[in-house]
Amino acid sequence: METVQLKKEPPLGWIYLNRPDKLNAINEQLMKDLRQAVDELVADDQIRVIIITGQGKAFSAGADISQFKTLNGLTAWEFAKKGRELMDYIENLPKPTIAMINGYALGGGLELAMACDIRIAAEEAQVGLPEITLGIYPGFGGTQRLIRLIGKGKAMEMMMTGDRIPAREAERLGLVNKVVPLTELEKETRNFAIKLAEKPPVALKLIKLLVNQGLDIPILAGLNMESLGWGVVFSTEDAKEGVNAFFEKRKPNFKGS
Ligand SMILES: CCCCC/C=C/C(=O)SCCNC(=O)CCNC(=O)[C@H](O)C(C)(C)COP(=O)(O)OP(=O)(O)OC[C@H]1O[C@@H](n2cnc3c(N)ncnc32)[C@H](O)[C@@H]1OP(=O)(O)O
Repeated sequence: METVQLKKEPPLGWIYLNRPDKLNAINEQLMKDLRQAVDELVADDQIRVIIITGQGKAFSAGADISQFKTLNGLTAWEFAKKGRELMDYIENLPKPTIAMINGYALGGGLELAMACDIRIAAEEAQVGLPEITLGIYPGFGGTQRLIRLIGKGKAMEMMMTGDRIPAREAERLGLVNKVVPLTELEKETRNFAIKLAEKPPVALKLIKLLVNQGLDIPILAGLNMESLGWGVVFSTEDAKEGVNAFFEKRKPNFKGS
């Protein structure tokens, strides 16, 4: 893959956006490569958690602005839709995802991070949706995901001003889960990812489905889905293992069945 690197370190799968000289700006090729990398990790049963990060000083500085010059209304719509559908796809992957924000996460870059389940950022990182400064607005799902993550007031402020905010402020707002010094970022992310990888995969998959879909449906429908899903999760071997391990006073060994 031209613009993305893949590293398998079972149970973890790492995806590196790899256009460091362009701060990992997201062009058509990167979208294609990212989808391919994600699919490869999803298909690999040994991989339980997917981590997305950037090479160089940025996670990603957003959609590739140089592509904008050649877009017209129709092709811009197609590009935005393609990007947005990729983010939707990532959000709904059956495995947990972590965005390891090593530097700038701006525009489409922050939209990608928001499509992940967990965001861990370096203290030195900055995040924002600066599209407004280009005369546009977020188009990879950011208008919808940001309000759900941090609420309407602050989301409006971030989108309307386009201001970048430091990682600590993002943590305070609930936009990132954890902030650590850059030197500790990889270690802390790996530890967090391992913690998730030790959890039962079917239960994790159902939590993702319930939370992601639950935000968009009436509460009673969400509660009914939760009860139905509970029947599924309860019938897994991992649920038996979890209960047995509790009574046997040992650490459970979840297999994903
Ligand atoms: C069509 C549908 C899209 C819908 C949704 C998404 C929209 C977007 O994401 S729009 C893009 C939003 N992002 C931005 O506006 C950020 C743009 N970048 C910057 O403001 C700065 O690069 C910076 C503050 C992030 C970093 O500044 P600095 O450290 O001074 O680094 P440089 O500006 O010199 O950048 C190095 C190199 O990278 C190129 N570059 C940076 N960002 C982008 C980008 N988003 N697209 C394309 N290229 C980018 C920059 O032009 C430099 O290239 P060279 O000049 O060739 O070295």
